Amino acid sequence: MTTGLHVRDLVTEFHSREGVKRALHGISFDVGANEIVGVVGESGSGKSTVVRSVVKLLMPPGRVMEGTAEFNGQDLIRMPERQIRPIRGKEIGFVAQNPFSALNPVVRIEKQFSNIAKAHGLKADAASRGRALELLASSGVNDPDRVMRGYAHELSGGMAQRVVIAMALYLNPRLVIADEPTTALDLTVQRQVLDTLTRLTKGSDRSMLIVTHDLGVVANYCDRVLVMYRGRIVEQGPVAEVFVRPQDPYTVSLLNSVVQPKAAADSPVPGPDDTTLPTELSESRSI
Ligand SMILES: Nc1ncnc2c1ncn2[C@@H]1O[C@H](COP(=O)(O)OP(=O)(O)OP(=O)(O)O)[C@@H](O)[C@H]1O
Repeated sequence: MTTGLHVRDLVTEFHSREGVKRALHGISFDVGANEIVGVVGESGSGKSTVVRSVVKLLMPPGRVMEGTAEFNGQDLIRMPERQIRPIRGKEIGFVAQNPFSALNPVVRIEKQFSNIAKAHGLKADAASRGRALELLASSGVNDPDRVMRGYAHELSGGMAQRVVIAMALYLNPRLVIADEPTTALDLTVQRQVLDTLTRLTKGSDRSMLIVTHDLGVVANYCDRVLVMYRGRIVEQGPVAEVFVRPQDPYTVSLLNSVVQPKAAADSPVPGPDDTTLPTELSESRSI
């Protein structure tokens, strides 16, 4: 059985009265064991459609027309909803853009954790409560006990997303998929939340597929990057290679959009063995 996620020839379309819009034109990539893979590209390039197609959380009128997404030897695309539901949460943790859409406003956070456990046939006991508290604390929630007893509306956006991250990791999934997990947050907390998410993923025998506008996040945390343009992956590879010696003209313009001309001129031109990332990319920069 192959570990990780293996996506092949994914074609996704949106069908409406106005016609058919093909959003993905045959996408193929892998997320290996313990790997963090970033997905970048301008708005509308298809980043969210890729991750939502893979975990079957694509909203109508979106439809996967062709392709496979093999995870632990099984094709997620062909799976009926009742078969994929137990995989989502237990084996694949999903972190969406807006934390409040993932939290139930009328159920205490504590109960939402125990509901996750029960939905997967696990006991909601003191040990699982302890694990939730631990995860909340390591996600940067200051008073986990108080948060557990409260409701989502009592939380700031940053705290709510930390709670969602703790929930996504609660059942110890091997793969975490995050769709621009900080878009809805204030700039000041975006980086902290991304730090938390990647820290909890790295070194824990997990892999992650993360959509982000922040090329600094990719430079700092990702092993590999997929560059998307108009529904296609125009370039993919190790971050150090793609960011230092981009091959595709779109990747070049994407990188130029964050690397200021003056800074670029001051930097040494990378030679064949120089895989140092441009310093501009080790800071938080958005596209
Ligand atoms: N409900 C929909 N109906 C029709 N077309 C859609 C729908 N949702 C997305 N699309 C189209 O699919 C393409 C990919 O959209 P997607 O949201 O995946 O891009 P994205 O790269 O994630 O953008 P962003 O960074 O703005 O979230 C776009 O051209 C978009 O217009």
